[in-house]
Amino acid sequence: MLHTHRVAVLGGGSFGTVIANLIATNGHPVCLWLRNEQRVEAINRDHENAEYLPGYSLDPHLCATTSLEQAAAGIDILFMAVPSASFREVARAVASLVSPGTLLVSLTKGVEAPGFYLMSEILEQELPDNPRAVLSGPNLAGEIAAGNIAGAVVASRSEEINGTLHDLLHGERFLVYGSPDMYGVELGGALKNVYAILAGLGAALDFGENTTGLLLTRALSEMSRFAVQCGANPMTFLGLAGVGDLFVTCSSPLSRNYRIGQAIGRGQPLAEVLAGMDQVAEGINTLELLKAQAEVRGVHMPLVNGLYDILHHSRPVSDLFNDMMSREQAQDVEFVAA
Ligand SMILES: NC(=O)C1=CN([C@@H]2O[C@H](COP(=O)(O)OP(=O)(O)OC[C@H]3O[C@@H](n4cnc5c(N)ncnc54)[C@H](OP(=O)(O)O)[C@@H]3O)[C@@H](O)[C@H]2O)C=CC1
Ligand SMILES: O=C(CO)COP(=O)(O)O
Repeated sequence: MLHTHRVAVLGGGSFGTVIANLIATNGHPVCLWLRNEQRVEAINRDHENAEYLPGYSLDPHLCATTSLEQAAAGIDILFMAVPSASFREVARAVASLVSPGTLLVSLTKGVEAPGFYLMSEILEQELPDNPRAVLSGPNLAGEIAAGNIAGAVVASRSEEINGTLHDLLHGERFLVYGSPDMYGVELGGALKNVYAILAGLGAALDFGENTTGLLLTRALSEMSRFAVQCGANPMTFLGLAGVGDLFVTCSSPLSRNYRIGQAIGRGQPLAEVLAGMDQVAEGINTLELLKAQAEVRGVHMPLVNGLYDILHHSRPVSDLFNDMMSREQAQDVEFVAA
């Protein structure tokens, strides 16, 4: 028999909406919190979030509100789907409205600037008494909305929490796997955005398949090396939140980060590309923070440094490969080597 949860999703952009709708379709009442009154009215009237997912029908179990109090009332699971730049502000606003037993789940794939905090760490700081989890993986919102089969990984320190989230989200077209490595899963989702920009750039410049394969594999090594230094399990990067998400975002024009790379590769200035974006692309911000954090931690990240120089110092793309084989990185798969 279905155990019914009461759920709120904070952030009514493309991913918040699609995850809220998956849960509603599974029979759980879901409240989607947005800050735009007209959009809330339109969602409740038309069962469609026309700005972010036009043509995608929303289940009647899903209602929208601009009231955080109403969204949080009586819930046992809360999903956070606002961009990382707004994450702490929203977490702080909801902190006094949820009970200590409410499970908090981050869907956000980004990093907070001062401190290099991941979203689960912000949740720990702002709502220390609540259990936490994250969801990540190759999950382009538009494809899930189109009904294509997708898989995600939920990660927390408790098998019971992972099981609860599996039962809440799993369906015929959305497969849910579990992991105990919350930090690694979350880091994988945030870091791959940076390499998606690089892949988009390579696509625009017609790098060719060999070069693309090289870049993707070295990107995996580089992000895993960094994550291992931060305490993540290297094996996590062979899973959905690592290889899975890296592959998808590094090969699809549906990825906003990939599209930024493509535009830059076609010669558009970064400032102009960013000014034209109407949805969040976390990778540009993450690139800067990652470069600084890698320097602090002494992790060799030639692709991150190379991309940063291309974007911010107008270095030619051909320079990207200059520093790739220096020091101990001449070994393949060095991040799991004993
Ligand atoms: N889209 C995707 O395919 C996937 C996205 N993600 C991650 O999910 C997170 C959210 O992305 P996504 O849904 O795509 O982003 P979108 O750009 O589609 O939407 C962002 C949403 O957040 C809202 N928002 C922004 N700031 C605030 C704030 N201060 N208070 C309240 N609401 C706010 C926006 O509101 P408004 O409309 O009023 O501006 C909008 O509804 C990102 O970290 C992204 O990396 C993860 C997996 C897949
Ligand atoms: O994380 C994503 C797919 O898994 C979405 O990527 P973008 O934010 O680049 O669109």
